[in-house]
Amino acid sequence: MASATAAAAALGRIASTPNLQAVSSSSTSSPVARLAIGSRSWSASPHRRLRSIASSPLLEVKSRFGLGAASNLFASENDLASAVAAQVGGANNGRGCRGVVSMAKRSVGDLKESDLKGKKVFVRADLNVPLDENQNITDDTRIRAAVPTIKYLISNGAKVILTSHLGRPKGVTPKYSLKPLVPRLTELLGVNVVKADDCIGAEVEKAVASLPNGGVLLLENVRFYKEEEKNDPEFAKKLASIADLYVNDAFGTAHRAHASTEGVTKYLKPAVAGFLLQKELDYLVGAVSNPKKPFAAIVGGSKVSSKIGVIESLLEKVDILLLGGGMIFTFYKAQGLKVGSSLVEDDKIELAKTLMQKAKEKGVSLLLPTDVVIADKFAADANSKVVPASDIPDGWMGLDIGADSIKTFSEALDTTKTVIWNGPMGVFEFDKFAAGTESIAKKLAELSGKGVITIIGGGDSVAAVEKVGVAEKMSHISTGGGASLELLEGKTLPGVLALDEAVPVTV
Ligand SMILES: Nc1ncnc2c1ncn2[C@@H]1O[C@H](COP(=O)(O)OP(=O)(O)O)[C@@H](O)[C@H]1O
Ligand SMILES: O=C(OP(=O)(O)O)[C@H](O)COP(=O)(O)O
Repeated sequence: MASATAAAAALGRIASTPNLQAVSSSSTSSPVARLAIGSRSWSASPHRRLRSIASSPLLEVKSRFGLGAASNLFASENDLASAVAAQVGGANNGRGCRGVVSMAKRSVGDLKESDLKGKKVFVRADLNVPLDENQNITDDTRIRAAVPTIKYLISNGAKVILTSHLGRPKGVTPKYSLKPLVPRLTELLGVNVVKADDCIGAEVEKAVASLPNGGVLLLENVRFYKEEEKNDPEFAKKLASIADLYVNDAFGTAHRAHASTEGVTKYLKPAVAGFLLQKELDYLVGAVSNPKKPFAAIVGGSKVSSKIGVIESLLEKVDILLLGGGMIFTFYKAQGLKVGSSLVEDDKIELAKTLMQKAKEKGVSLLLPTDVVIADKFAADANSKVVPASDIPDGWMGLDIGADSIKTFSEALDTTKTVIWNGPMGVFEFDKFAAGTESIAKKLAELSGKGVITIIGGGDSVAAVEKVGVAEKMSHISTGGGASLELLEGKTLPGVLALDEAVPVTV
């Protein structure tokens, strides 16, 4: 099992690993894990002849390694390749089988000192970390996960221009500035990170011009410009104009076709994958494309409209679907229940009805909490009480799942072999509403110890698991919630698709 520490160590080692391409040389007709993530993204061939990646919308992965094999610690290129296959082995229920894995996207590890020294490298990371009201970072997982790629670049003499979004600002919003990240980045990278007050324009150009080899310049929140999310070509061109080449390591944002994740690749070559992006795909593709069953998904959090659509596809894959967090009130309302002032997306009510019907038809256990913890205001010191889901009074809002629901969810999870979790069960940032999230985190940690594959995705979900102190027990901590769910859906991740193809490796 990968622990957060082991994962960090592994990432560090990947950073010194030159390549992530060939895996093994045997061929056979063993179990195949398939996941459609786009016609150009990934492929593996069981034969010496490589298949045409472009002509196949499917990813095929074969592995000859058992689940318990090399885990996440990579000492050499071959070990790395073996470990990738070992992780994919999880998808084959640990059965020994033979085959190959070949990555079809060019990696930052393919770039050597001669490619990087003195070059300005535009690195898109996902540094969208949770901050408290005093702008303190409450969970730095995403920053730590971005470090190996940046360290690799600086150790090869590149000038790193680091870019990210934070939150969902509408225009320039000081509370979404990336400034609070500078001390932690400086500490983790061991170089003095310089911060620009913008992400384009003359000031940025000046800062780039004075960047030494091995230096790091952090640009201001790229979402301060609405053009970022619109994937505006002129904006992408401006971002690209300050750099020579592009590295995308923002797995958490790979499901967004934005200017800094997709648009810039049209103007910067090479455009390659960072180590984190690779690692996430290696694990997730393997673990969820052919999961050990029963397979459960837990979906919560507050991004209802982003995630409710995913449920339709999840119903095709999972045996059990547990819903919590802000997601549930749209479903309650769809059942004709009163939800007080809880978070609801009225335009998704019809979809919620359809999803409940579809779950029935498919025989999927869709479980909604039967009781909720309600509050008279959205605050840490709100008055609170537990009520049946059918009994939320006007003026009160549901901020956590209740004790009965925790028990039912835990019993359902006891029957599973693979669980993917995205989105907290409640507003865990407030102690009064943290019990649901913390209980589920502990339950998954317990199940991990019994051999269940547990995958946690999403900035806040990971923060919750870290808060409880059980992150190390999980099989995989993913830096992307929405991204990992979309991957599971079989959707193309535009941030991956846009990257350069790897030079095919015959195996
Ligand atoms: N019932 C609820 N009402 C409002 N917000 C909620 C509720 N339950 C959870 N949340 C909030 O959801 C947020 C996380 O949502 P989301 O971004 O979708 O998760 P992730 O970052 O793990 O993908 C947390 O900040 C949490 O406070
Ligand atoms: O936090 C993120 O996604 P997640 O909450 O689904 O893990 C990413 O930074 C993407 O953010 P977005 O959903 O505002 O595009």
